[in-house]
Amino acid sequence: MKHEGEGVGGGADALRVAVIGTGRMGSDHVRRLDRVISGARVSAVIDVDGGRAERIADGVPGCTAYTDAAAAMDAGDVNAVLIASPGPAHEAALLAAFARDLPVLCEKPLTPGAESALRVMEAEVKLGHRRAQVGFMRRYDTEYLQLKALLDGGGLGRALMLHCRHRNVATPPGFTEAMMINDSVVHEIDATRWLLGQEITAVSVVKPAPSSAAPDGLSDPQLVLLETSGGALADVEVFVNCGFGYQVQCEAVGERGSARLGDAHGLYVNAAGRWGGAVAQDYVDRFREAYDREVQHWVDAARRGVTEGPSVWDGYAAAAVCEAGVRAQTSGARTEVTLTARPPMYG
Ligand SMILES: NC(=O)c1ccc[n+]([C@@H]2O[C@H](COP(=O)([O-])OP(=O)(O)OC[C@H]3O[C@@H](n4cnc5c(N)ncnc54)[C@H](O)[C@@H]3O)[C@@H](O)[C@H]2O)c1
Ligand SMILES: O[C@H]1[C@H](O)[C@@H](O)[C@H](O)[C@@H](O)[C@H]1O
Repeated sequence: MKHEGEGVGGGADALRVAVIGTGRMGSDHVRRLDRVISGARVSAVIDVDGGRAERIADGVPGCTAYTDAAAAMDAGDVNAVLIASPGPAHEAALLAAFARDLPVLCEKPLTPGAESALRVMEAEVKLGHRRAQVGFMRRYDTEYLQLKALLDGGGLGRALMLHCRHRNVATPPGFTEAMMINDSVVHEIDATRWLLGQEITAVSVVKPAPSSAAPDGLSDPQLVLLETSGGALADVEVFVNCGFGYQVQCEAVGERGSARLGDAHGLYVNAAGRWGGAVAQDYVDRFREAYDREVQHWVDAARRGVTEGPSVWDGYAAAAVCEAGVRAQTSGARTEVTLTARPPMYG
């Protein structure tokens, strides 16, 4: 994190980052790079909405606004790229960064589709080295890290099941059923693969009668069942218009015990005849420290000339599971996941 006295600019050899997409997540990452993270500065912001890019650039010393990512990458003051545009725009941005061999932190999903994710992976394999870290920030969350350590250390015995809940207050306009899988459940898909160290082999989706708060065309909530290569099951309640808060919970059940994350609410207050704490209202609040650690890890690795963290293989595998999930969502049938062979570069 920012060192005492490092000040604005991040030091002479700071990573010079172009942030693509300056909406909710992009603007938060700009703030993080500018004010929280050490060793980096934001030298360019790019948005198809030029006015928004200008407004964000105005608040950051030495930052130039662009509407074209390639122009920003070629202008001479960029040596790393953070992609925070919507999922369908990620492939073009990733390929442009790979063409210039620039390190990338790409927000999840890598791409919303297995074919496009495969094209991205092929391009990175052609480079011969990893260049992109995928923004699966839960891998940097303290509670998830504790659960991972417990499972890896055998503290629960062999893992049998994960029970997950993913609740958002409300969806933005234009949020589709496919996005419930590609944008929301993709986090549980990655977390399941990572926590258990197994691939997901099949997906089923069942839907209760929708909440009256669900927008037209969105059957919300849904229950997604993931089967893994080691015979474990993960069930995910995805409820993206729950109204009351942002809640991410996961209980792992093993042969010798269970462990559950996502119940911590910080301060518990006893007052007015009640006890309890607050529920976070959004991901920026719930996962603030995880995003900080994720971006700092990326910056530190990029400055050492390496790429670590969730890989393009992880992004591709998640995209393949999502694709099966979206098919299961519409057909109602259990849908198997097809994965290509894992290139040796990804271990
Ligand atoms: N890790 C997380 O918890 C988390 C949370 C929210 C969003 N995200 C991800 O971050 C990304 C952005 O989401 P958001 O909520 O900030 O979206 P948003 O709609 O708030 O912002 C997206 C911005 O990108 C711009 N944009 C669109 N197409 C572009 C293009 N081709 N080039 C440059 N800019 C373009 C839009 O004008 C907009 O300003 C998505 O991939 C999303 O899944 C991740
Ligand atoms: O893009 C967002 C983001 O990834 C959040 O972490 C998730 O909770 C939302 O469901 C999703 O829409």
